[in-house]
Amino acid sequence: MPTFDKSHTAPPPTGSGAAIQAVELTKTYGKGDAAVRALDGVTFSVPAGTVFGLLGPNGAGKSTTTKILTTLAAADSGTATVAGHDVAREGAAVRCAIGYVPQKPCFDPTATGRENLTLQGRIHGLPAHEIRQRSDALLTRFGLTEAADRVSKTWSGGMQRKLDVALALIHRPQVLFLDEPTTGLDPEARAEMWAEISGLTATEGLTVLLTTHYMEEADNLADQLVIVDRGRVVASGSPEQLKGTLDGDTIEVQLADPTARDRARAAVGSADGVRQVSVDDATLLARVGDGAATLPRVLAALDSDGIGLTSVTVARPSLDDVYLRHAGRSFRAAERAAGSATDRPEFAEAAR
Ligand SMILES: Nc1ncnc2c1ncn2[C@@H]1O[C@H](COP(=O)(O)OP(=O)(O)OP(=O)(O)O)[C@@H](O)[C@H]1O
Repeated sequence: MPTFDKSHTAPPPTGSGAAIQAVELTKTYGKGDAAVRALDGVTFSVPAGTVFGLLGPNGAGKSTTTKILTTLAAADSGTATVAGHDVAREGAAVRCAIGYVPQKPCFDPTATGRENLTLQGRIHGLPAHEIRQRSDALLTRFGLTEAADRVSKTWSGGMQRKLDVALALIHRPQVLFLDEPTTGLDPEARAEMWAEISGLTATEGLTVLLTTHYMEEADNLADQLVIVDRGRVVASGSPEQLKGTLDGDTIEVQLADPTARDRARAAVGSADGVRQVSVDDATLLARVGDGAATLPRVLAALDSDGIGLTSVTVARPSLDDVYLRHAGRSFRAAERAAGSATDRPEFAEAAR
């Protein structure tokens, strides 16, 4: 467990406007046959005052990257600075300048919200009057004032997540790390959390690094993002830039019978105008140039092979399509591969 400096004033950044810089980070867990290459040369730069997304399927290396940047783990090679401080050589200064919200809750469930904030303020060495002021401000900021004096284990999941974020902000950090901030939240609480996160850069002047495996979360919140796959950055830019690199449309077909997926992939792949096909269970995604023009040919190809479908939609490119293009498999398939350890080739490059 890292220790915090007793001084609560974070040293000023010395960098050139980048709040975080990671250069060629590598990390392998375990040895020999059991070795897992978690990071394989991760490089990115986060402009100060922005929300930056680290997007990737489970097991891509997001948490490992966050742990290195928050000094909870050491990289095998590569360098990184946070708020102008080298994570390997200036760990105490980094920890003073950051707030970190890990995936799992980090508050004491038997203490009230206010007691949790007080404890956290003391850990950071803040004077009592400042802890009171800052706690009140954060409780108000996150709409937690009414519940403040109830033990936090009685709070809803959304309120507990907000408490986690408030705890990470007590010492006014410059950079906030949020590891999968909305995992496990219901849609309403997730939407609330999104609103809170997007307000943080404006009201607290923070830089936020957010890891997520939710495409729509990265799309909604991140000013810039990197897509990470198998420990490597496969694409970077703003969500709009990334989607803009994909011309054309996506045709999504729900197959009536998932066992027909291989025949469906072959049939659609041979249709004129289809560039790339992936199938995940009963969902077939076809990247095409002009959706409206290609749709009849896709339907005809499926029909001529006697393959039934339950629905079909044409959509503009999403981050899912960006991932498919750069990682060569659909995001959902990558998540399943991470869960099953078996890496199945889920896509076929189709003849144009
Ligand atoms: N302590 C560890 N020991 C061995 N392997 C590990 C350890 N921590 C992570 N890994 C492996 O390293 C790879 C990257 O894991 P990491 O947790 O960084 O990914 P992630 O993108 O954050 O995924 P998730 O969202 O599921 O946490 C995975 O294959 C994971 O199983």
